[in-house]
Amino acid sequence: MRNYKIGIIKGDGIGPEIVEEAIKVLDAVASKEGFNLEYNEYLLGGAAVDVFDNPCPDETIKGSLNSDAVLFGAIGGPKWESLPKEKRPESGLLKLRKSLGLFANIRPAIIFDELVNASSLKPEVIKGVDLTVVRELTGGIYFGEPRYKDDNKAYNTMIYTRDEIARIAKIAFEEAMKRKKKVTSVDKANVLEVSELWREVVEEVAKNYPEVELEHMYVDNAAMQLVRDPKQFDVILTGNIFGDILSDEASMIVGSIGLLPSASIGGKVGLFEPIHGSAPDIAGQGIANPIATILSAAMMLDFLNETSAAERIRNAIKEVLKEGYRTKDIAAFDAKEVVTTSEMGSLIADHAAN
Ligand SMILES: NC(=O)C1=CN([C@@H]2O[C@H](COP(=O)(O)OP(=O)(O)OC[C@H]3O[C@@H](n4cnc5c(N)ncnc54)[C@H](O)[C@@H]3O)[C@@H](O)[C@H]2O)C=CC1
Ligand SMILES: CC(C)CC(=O)C(=O)O
Ligand SMILES: [Mg+2]
Repeated sequence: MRNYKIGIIKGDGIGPEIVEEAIKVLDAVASKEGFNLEYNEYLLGGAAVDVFDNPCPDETIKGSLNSDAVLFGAIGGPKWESLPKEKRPESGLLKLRKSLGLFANIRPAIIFDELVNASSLKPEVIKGVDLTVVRELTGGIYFGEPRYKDDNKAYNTMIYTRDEIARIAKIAFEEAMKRKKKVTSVDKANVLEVSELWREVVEEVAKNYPEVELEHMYVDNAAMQLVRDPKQFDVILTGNIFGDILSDEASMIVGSIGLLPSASIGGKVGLFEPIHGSAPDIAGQGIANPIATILSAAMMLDFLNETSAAERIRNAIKEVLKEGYRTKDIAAFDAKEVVTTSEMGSLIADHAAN
């Protein structure tokens, strides 16, 4: 029987609640499709600070590297906010991504027909949206040195090297080849030198993909165009901070941040995680939407070449939404019944097993 070692990182806040539901669904499809998943749990973020006084223990890095793939919830929360920078949960996540070499974060935003009324945008604007943000994940301003803060002055540095830009651009063009063959590279080249280099290198990489249409867009315009006419986009290629922001925006086109999954790739092992954070404001209430994490688990199965199991999960989600079940965040329209995090996970697992 096919056997996969899956690292599980639940994290903080709603992390444990949503990852539990994804495991439920993974177990349902694994037995149906005839493969075995062996789970090993590792700590990251606040949960790791509480036990090891370290937001990214070596054991988590080693364990992840020993896995075939890692499923991750989210980290962070007010409990750890006043710790020194290096002890904060967010530093732990950045360190894990860097240590695993995960330079590419793929964040698809695909509208479910059943949810066209759940978005605050008009149905005719969003029906059929199918875009993906390819975000550079281990460079840019989140990692650049020097960085500094005193009482009167603070700064960070946005750095990209030619090689870093070329490798993420290649991922975006490869993605576009599998899709609608259009790349929109988003930058701020009218102001930033780092964006000028970004454009030059993206143009060079584009020469290897003559079938793909390339356009450049400034990030402020991109933020506006995303809500004006999201269907104009296929692949959005961008840097770390712009991708972080634009993908949260894209989630609201689809209906909720609780719906957007992601795959962080580029190293030996992939990390699969919802795009949202640990949502401390709703943690422990049983109202978090687990679908982003369940879709991340489906992306994980795709990367493990268990594509039929991944499709089974996506179909199960569609069926459950078609039947009118909604978590609170997407309950505003068309809800037949508002369900808890755990009920939503069980409904999807039941459909996926049939
Ligand atoms: N990848 C990660 O682990 C990330 C961690 N964070 C951390 O998470 C903490 C909270 O950050 P926020 O800025 O509040 O962002 P957030 O994404 O956690 O929450 C933003 C808003 O969306 C809602 N939300 C998020 N996920 C949801 C879900 N699955 N279902 C329903 N509603 C959902 C929350 O309730 C909140 O109102 C911070 O410590 C932040 O640093 C933030 C983003 C990513
Ligand atoms: C919490 C940060 C480290 C990153 C973030 O917001 C994200 O990856 O979406
Ligand atoms: Mg973010």
